[in-house]
Amino acid sequence: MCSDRRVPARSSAPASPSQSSAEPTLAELGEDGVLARILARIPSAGAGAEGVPGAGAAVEVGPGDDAAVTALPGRLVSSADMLVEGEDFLRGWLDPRRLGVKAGAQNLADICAMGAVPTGLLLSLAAPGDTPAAVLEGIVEGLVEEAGRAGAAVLGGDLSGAGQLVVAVTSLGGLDPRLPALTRDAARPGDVLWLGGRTGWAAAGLDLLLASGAALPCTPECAACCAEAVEAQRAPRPDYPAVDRLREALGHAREGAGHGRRAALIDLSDGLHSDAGRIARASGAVLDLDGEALRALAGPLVPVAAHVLAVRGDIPATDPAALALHWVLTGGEDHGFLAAAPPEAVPVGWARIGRVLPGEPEVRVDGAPAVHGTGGFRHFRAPEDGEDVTGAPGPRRRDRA
Ligand SMILES: Nc1ncnc2c1ncn2[C@@H]1O[C@H](COP(=O)(O)OP(=O)(O)OP(=O)(O)O)[C@@H](O)[C@H]1O
Ligand SMILES: Cc1ncc(C[n+]2csc(CCOP(=O)(O)O)c2C)c(N)n1
Ligand SMILES: [Mg+2]
Repeated sequence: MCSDRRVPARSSAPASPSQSSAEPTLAELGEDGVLARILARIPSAGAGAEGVPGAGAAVEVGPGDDAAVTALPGRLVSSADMLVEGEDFLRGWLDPRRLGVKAGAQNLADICAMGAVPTGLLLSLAAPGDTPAAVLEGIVEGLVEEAGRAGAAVLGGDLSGAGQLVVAVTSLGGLDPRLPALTRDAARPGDVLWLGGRTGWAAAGLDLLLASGAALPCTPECAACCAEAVEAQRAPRPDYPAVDRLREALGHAREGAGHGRRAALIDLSDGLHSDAGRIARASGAVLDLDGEALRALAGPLVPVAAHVLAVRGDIPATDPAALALHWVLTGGEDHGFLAAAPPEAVPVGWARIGRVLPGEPEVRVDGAPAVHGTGGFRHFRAPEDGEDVTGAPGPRRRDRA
């Protein structure tokens, strides 16, 4: 197994042991008892929370009443995204705080990917009655932490029972009245493709987690990268301020400047190739990725790929560099940002990864259809579809613990 202690064995028990008297279950506490523990972890809980540290300055009425009241900067931007046990994480990997961070990240990134400012999150939780209350408390703490990183507050939510753990988040944000939303249909031939944040790391972490039942220690070359990849899968930390830097490059950030250049923007949740395809189709253009730039992004993941392949006993059948590139092209869940912007806009800290060309909508690498897998993650895929959950080369390894 990878030497990172944060990589749990696939077959291990839930991170929090249930049925210990020190850790009451949801059934033992009842809905009101659970809710009280949850609200105790949300800084904006209770009316009149304005100014509470971490609560977001715009919250007038936080969780605890029938609904929250928040001052909205500009137009309302709203989205929803959920994490379902067995589909988005396995029980054996469960780390409640990190799961809360992940739920926050995937929702906050969607708001930022419209060019908006995240303001609030609503958290709906469903779980079996024998779940330790500490699991839900940890999820709330992680969500509050990640919301705070993006300048948003947790505004409320809902509780219910279910056969498996479900973390469903609704996200709200505000869009400056003077600014255009950064939609997927705004790419034009001649634009440059930029990556804000990163991609491929969470997919590498997913493959490590799926392979971690096998006992094989990390080498000194891969230990730090493996730990980082697993952390990226369990608790991704999108670079939210990257979108502010894109706005600056577009000339939107100058005071009173409402009519800067257009740009298309998407957060990478399902995979670079798949999400680039969404911009291509919405904009009616070709997105041509630069192979050299992709290989540069894959470089730091090659030692992780070598480790995964060694754990799977797959060396030398698969080239580690090919697997690393495959993660970069098809791996989701890092919530990096892909932008298509006019060449005059050069966003600070973004990586140039391709260009937009005229033609029938499609994604290419160096002018040709991608070779190392064109997939991305899709829910509802039947097991007999053959590809594993990451679309990576190798046997299908979807396990439901
Ligand atoms: N059950 C649903 N009812 C209504 N609209 C939906 C539903 N599911 C998805 N959508 C809408 O379809 C669009 C695509 O949804 P999807 O979840 O793929 O979002 P995404 O941004 O592409 O991916 P991600 O949320 O992983 O970043 C979004 O506008 C979403 O609001
Ligand atoms: C057990 C397990 N299997 C597969 C994955 C990979 N995965 C799940 S959802 C998703 C894309 C975003 O989903 P959505 O479009 O719903 O936001 C990806 C890449 C995982 N994390 N855990
Ligand atoms: Mg999205």
